[in-house]
Amino acid sequence: MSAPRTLYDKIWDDHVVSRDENDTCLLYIDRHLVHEVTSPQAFEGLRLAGRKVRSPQRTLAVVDHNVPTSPDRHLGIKNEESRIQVEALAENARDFGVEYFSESDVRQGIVHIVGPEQGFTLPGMTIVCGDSHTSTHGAFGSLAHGIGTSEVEHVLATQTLLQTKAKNMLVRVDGKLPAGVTAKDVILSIIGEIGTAGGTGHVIEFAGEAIRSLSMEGRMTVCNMTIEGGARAGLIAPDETTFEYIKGKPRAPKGTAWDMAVDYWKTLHTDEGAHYDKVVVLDAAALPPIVSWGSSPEDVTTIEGTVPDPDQIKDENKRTSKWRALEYMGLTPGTKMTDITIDRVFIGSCTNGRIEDLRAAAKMVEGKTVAPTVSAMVVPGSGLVKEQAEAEGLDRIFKKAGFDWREPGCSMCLAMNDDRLNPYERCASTSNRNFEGRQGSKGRTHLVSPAMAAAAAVAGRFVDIRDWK
Ligand SMILES: CC(C)[C@H](C(=O)O)[C@@H](O)C(=O)O
Ligand code: SF4
Repeated sequence: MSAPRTLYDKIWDDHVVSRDENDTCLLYIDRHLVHEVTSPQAFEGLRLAGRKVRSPQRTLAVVDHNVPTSPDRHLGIKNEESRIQVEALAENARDFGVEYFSESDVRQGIVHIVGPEQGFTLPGMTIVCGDSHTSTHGAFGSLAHGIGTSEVEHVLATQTLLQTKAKNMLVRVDGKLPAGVTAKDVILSIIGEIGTAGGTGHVIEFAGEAIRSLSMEGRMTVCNMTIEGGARAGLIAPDETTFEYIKGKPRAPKGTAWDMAVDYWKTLHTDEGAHYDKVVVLDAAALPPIVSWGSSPEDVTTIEGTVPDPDQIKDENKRTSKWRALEYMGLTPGTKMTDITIDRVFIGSCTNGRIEDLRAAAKMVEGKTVAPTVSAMVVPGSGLVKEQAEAEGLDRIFKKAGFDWREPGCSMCLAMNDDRLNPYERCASTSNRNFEGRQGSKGRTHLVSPAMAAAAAVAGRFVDIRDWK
């Protein structure tokens, strides 16, 4: 009998084409997502070498980072650099025969929201994209990770990638999540616990009752941020929740192909007794709503907490860096999180721009008004999310409360388009990174869940949503 294997081992084994004496493997790549930021040189490389895209049908291109989110975006992109990137992708997709969703296509959106929505992302697959948050797709039990531009070119040309195998890590979240505590709080807690280097060299499998009970949207939020914990990829074994989500999606298998696929997908779980190199266990019942206070996703605390005092940290380098973070954030140790007032709210991104996120946010603001000191925006992750939200009347709830309702894209998750913070503005954001300048030069980002962001928009400061009425 063969040795018990983890989910990661199984997907890896199924995709190895060849292995050299140093254990570097050539992996077959099932799906390649392409966006405008990391692909121009890759296509140019193919052109110069006179090569074609090896499997256009396994490749899908969409614009997201640079597209304006204002209602008049059909008028074009003013910023020249952004416009050139977007035009280049349109042209490259046309020249190389790759399917392309332009900013006027209802299927357009953030690449990591579009893949699952189209049924392009499926369990057991290897999925790559020139983007670090490709880990999102691991929510389907697929091995998904970001690659660099030269690797994008390699995959376009050969549909393979050179990789060495990572180690196996298990993060188990036992028990049930309390009300008001979401997938975002789970992953922020995990990163707070393991640190931004905690997953280095590993692929993390998330398991346990709290993970199993999450919707696909929640699982995507968790896997999305795996990369912020330093891991190569995140994985969740597929189950009925996964199959239910995929069924009927445009590119999902149909008829007997569906039955065969589900039979295979059911084998995609870690065998009893398989070995993990590292194991971390969290108790869901003990998890609170989380707010980040610094300039790294590991700088988190509970909404009931206070801004920490870096002087309590023994390691000198760490102490200095956390002081710097507080200075950048304009915060003083000991300040209650619920006393921190905010100027802006951003609900969106590939972490929390899906329909369930918008529902959770809308629920908090229904019949309420955005504080006069706050400017708040909701940016659906894709045209289809936007359409669904409008069918449910969520746009009306947001607009009535005073939120801006935008067109899909990466938006204020990163300052690559018109949506950005002004210097020193403080933002409650549902995105995944709070690095210095991430949302605009000198901007101050606090990472939170959609419900926390929505409540903060109304209150003008962070509030414990467990007491929200
Ligand atoms: C622009 C892109 C390459 C980048 C990434 O790789 O993640 C972006 O999506 C981000 O979130 O910082
Ligand atoms: S939404 Fe943010 S994290 Fe996601 S792909 Fe766009 S820029 Fe990167």
